[in-house]
Amino acid sequence: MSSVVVESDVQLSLDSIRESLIRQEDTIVFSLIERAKFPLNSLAFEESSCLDSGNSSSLTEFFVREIETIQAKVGRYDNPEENPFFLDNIPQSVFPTHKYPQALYPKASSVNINKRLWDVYFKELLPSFVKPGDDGNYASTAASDLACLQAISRRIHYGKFVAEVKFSDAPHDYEPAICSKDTEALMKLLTFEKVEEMVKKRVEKKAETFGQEVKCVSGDDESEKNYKVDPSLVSRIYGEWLIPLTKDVEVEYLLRRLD
Ligand SMILES: O=C(O)C(=O)C[C@]1(C(=O)O)C=C[C@@H](O)C=C1
Repeated sequence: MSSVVVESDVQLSLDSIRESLIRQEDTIVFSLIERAKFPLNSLAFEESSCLDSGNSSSLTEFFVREIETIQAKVGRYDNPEENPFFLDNIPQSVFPTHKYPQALYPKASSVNINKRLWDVYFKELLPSFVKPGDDGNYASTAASDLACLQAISRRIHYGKFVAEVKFSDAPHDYEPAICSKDTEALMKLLTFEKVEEMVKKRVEKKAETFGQEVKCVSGDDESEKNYKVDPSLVSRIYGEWLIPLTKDVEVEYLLRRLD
C-alpha cells in the first residue's frame, strides 16, 4: 500500500497525498471486482441470526467486529490512516508498534464517518454493482465486503490528510469559514472540479484494464469486450459516493481545525 505517513521522512504535500489516492484506486477497483463474483447475498448483512449468546448482529457485522479486534491487537489502528467501524474501546496492540509521525491536528484526528459509510455501502453502493440473488456463500461474501469497506474507508478518511495540507498551505483562506462554521464555503474552498473529473476518468480506465475478460483464442473479436464490473459504474461509484464522502471528511476535519 502506498502511504504518506508511514514513512516519517516523507513530506506531507498535496501531490504526495494525491499519489497515494491514485494507488488506492487500484485496491478499490480490485476489491469491487472481487466482490462482484458473488450476488448481493443480503441475508448476510441484513438478518440478525447470530447463535452466539448475547449477540444479535448480522453475520457480516459479527465478522467485521471479530476481525477488527484481532487487527487492533496487531496494531492496525495505531496507524492514523486506519479507522475502525465498530471499536469504541480499541484493544491495545499486543506487540510493540511503529511510532507514527503526528501528521494530523490532534483535536481533529478522530473524525470517523464509518457508520455512514456502512449504511451507504450496504443500502446503495453494493446493490449498484453486484447481481441480485443469494448463493449462500456468506462467509466469502463477508470477507469481500470487508475488503471493500476497509479500502473505501481508508480512501475517504484520507480526506483528513488532504484537509490538513490544504489548511496548512493557506490558513487565512480557511479560518473565516471555520470560525463561522460555514460548511458551504469550506466545501467550495476545497473543491477542484478538474481533479475530480480526472479521478472519475482514471478509475473507469482502471476498471476496463483490470476487469476485462482475457481471451487467448485467436480470431476473437477484439471489439467485443466483457467486463467483470461495468467500468462506467466504477466511475459512478466514485462520483456519487467516494469523492463526496472524502469531501465530507475534509469539511468535518476543518471544522475542528481551530479547536
Ligand atoms: O485532491 C484533492 O484536492 C482532494 O480533495 C481529493 C478529491 C477526491 O476525493 O478525489 C476531493 C475533492 C477535490 O475536489 C478533488 C479531489
